[in-house]
Amino acid sequence: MILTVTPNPSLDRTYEVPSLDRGEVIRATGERMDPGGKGVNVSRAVAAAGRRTVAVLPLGGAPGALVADLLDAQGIEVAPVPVTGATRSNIALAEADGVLTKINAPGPELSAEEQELLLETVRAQSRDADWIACCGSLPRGLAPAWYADVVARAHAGGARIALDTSGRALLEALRERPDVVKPNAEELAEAVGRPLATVGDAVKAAEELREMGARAVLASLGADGQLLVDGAGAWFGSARVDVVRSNVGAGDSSLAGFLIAGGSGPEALASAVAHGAAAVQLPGSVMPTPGDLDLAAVTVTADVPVDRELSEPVS
Ligand SMILES: Nc1ncnc2c1ncn2[C@@H]1O[C@H](COP(=O)(O)OP(=O)(O)O)[C@@H](O)[C@H]1O
Ligand SMILES: O=P(O)(O)OC[C@H]1O[C@](O)(COP(=O)(O)O)[C@@H](O)[C@@H]1O
Repeated sequence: MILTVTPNPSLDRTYEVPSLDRGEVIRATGERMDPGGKGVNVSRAVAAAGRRTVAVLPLGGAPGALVADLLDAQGIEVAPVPVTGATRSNIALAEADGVLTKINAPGPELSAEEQELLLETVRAQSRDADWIACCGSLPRGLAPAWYADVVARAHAGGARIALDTSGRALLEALRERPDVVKPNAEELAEAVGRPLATVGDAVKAAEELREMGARAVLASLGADGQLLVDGAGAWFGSARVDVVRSNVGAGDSSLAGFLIAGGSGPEALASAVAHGAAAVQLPGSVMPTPGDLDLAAVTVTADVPVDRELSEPVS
């Protein structure tokens, strides 16, 4: 079973607009609503693959009830933590030329009792979890070391931990040796405090994260593909994608693909790349089913193209 923990879930609202004109009334040409938050998306992708998953998340107010209904409609098993504050709504503005602008709200502040209940729910649900995926930003109220605590508890209980977060929450958790961390290029650059211009820069940064404690680093590099660096070496994976429809949740889909395929080594990397490539070809944050995957389009090599320049370098 793959347990996901999303301390700050969201109701994702996407508006399709012709273009963004600041200060004007913009009439949307389409809208959609998805249950969101990085761990929620991982659960949606794991469930889409026909595998068992449980999603732990605080839910509050009318948006929280809507997130619960949307997840129920998708057949996702949820272990909810009722909270007083309303679950946030995150807004994505999708322009006709493909540019996506996202506004991520801070979310509710969790009280001391709610924090305790969240930890207790994670503990109770961890019993039959092979993997625990801890994903996304931390809501106000949770200390930056919160994920570090969850990693330590999970390891004590025998589960493996995948962590997808950024900033201090990521750096603090590294000392507890998460089994895999999944930064994107910006998060990787921020973690090491250096710009990334080439795939080789990303390899060095991933190695540094391993020195800081991560056992493996699955770095997603947008259109350039993905990098896996672990104790056995480094691999680079990429896939051909003709038309990108939406990259929302592509990283979450990749992490799900990695875990579904065992959570280590080049075969899991190939699955991660296939899931990322399939996700960007689907609308909004729709997660791929096995029929959407094209493993034949994926290339994985230990001959990492270190000199290749990133198509979107991080300065
Ligand atoms: N423009 C794109 N073209 C092809 N594949 C993409 C594109 N954007 C993302 N992907 C795939 O999805 C994965 C995750 O995307 P990325 O943007 O790196 O993560 P995140 O969503 O966490 O920011 C990439 O590693 C890649 O496999
Ligand atoms: O917790 P954060 O970092 O604010 O991110 C939450 C957002 O990330 C998502 O999980 C999508 O992920 P990406 O933005 O990485 O594609 C949305 O569902 C959600 O709105």
